[in-house]
Amino acid sequence: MNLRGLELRRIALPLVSPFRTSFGTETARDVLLVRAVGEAAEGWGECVAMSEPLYSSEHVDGAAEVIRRFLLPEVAALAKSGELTVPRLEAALGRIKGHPMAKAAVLTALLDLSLRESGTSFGAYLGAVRPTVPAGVSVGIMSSIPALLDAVEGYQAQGYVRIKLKIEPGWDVDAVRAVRERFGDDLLLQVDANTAYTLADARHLARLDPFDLLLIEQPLPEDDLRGHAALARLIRTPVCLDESITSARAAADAIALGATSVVNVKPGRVGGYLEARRVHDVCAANGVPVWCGGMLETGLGRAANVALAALPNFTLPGDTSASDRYFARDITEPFVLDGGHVAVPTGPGLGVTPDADYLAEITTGTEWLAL
Ligand SMILES: O=C(O)CCC(=O)N[C@@H](C(=O)O)c1ccccc1
Repeated sequence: MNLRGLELRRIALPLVSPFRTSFGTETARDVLLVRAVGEAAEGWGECVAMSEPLYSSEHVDGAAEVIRRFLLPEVAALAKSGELTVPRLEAALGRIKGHPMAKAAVLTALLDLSLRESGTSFGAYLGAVRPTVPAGVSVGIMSSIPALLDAVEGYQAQGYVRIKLKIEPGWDVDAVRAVRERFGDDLLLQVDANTAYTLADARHLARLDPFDLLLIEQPLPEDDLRGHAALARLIRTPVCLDESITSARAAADAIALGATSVVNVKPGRVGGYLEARRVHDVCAANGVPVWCGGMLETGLGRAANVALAALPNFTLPGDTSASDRYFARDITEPFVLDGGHVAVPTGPGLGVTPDADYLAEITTGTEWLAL
């Protein structure tokens, strides 16, 4: 891989509607993209860090600084020695503590570059086994139950095969009951608490048991594996972890402790797609199903996630929604729903390319990082 340098590009994309979770409300994405420029091709990585450190400890300005000051020198050193490969870079970045989303963006840009140069698709490289993946959709906390039911009805009409409801104390049992009563028992339904509860809420969370949910995602704080294991013994709804699963080892520990029986795989949270595949493999070895989480990605991150979601042990629909769930216009060819599924790109690398004119229009800053 002949790398000339990396470009950091910040873009601003409004969301089609506010997206409220237990930790805040998103109305627009402030996205950091990494472009890896080679001699004959370029690769893209999308950093999923948000503007503020509310989902995890990373935030987009901090990720740019970490890439600029600490990750770039590792890339440059390997490039200068002629030994730059993604596995070697992933190992070299291990000496930098934390910052998985920043690392994932750089590793993905370089992986995309090398795959475009070799003409290999992301799906083929990762081990995809299906040409399309079933699409779930994430529904934010709404202003009222009627508004929630309207939103769910709209998504169901579009063909989404699974509904995920964001919940928090005060917006949980009533919301789930209303959706169940309106849409019936066949609707694949799950909830996501984003760490909003404590073990003291176990009896309250057990009131979700009658609604036959696929899972309850990250009910307790990300560092409370013991609490999740205790909760899993007190409720019938399967416990799924998101924020807690920061690596394949963390997944193995959570499974061994009985803290999780389903895992949300998010490449940005674990430091990239190679580690995301390791999480997939560890879960498969333990008979734990996984699904692909989302971080409101543009078509670039969405393409990588859809390819990942086509691996064998991704047996539950992921948050791999169509582009128009979040964006009036995506920066790449939009992902569309077809029979409740989205197609895995087959072109080299990510298989999608940003529209240069639109990208220029929404760019709020660029920075060239020479090696
Ligand atoms: O469809 C998507 O991309 C979003 C899925 C989703 O709900 N993501 C949640 C999450 O906690 O999993 C999230 C929302 C906002 C910011 C970060 C994460």
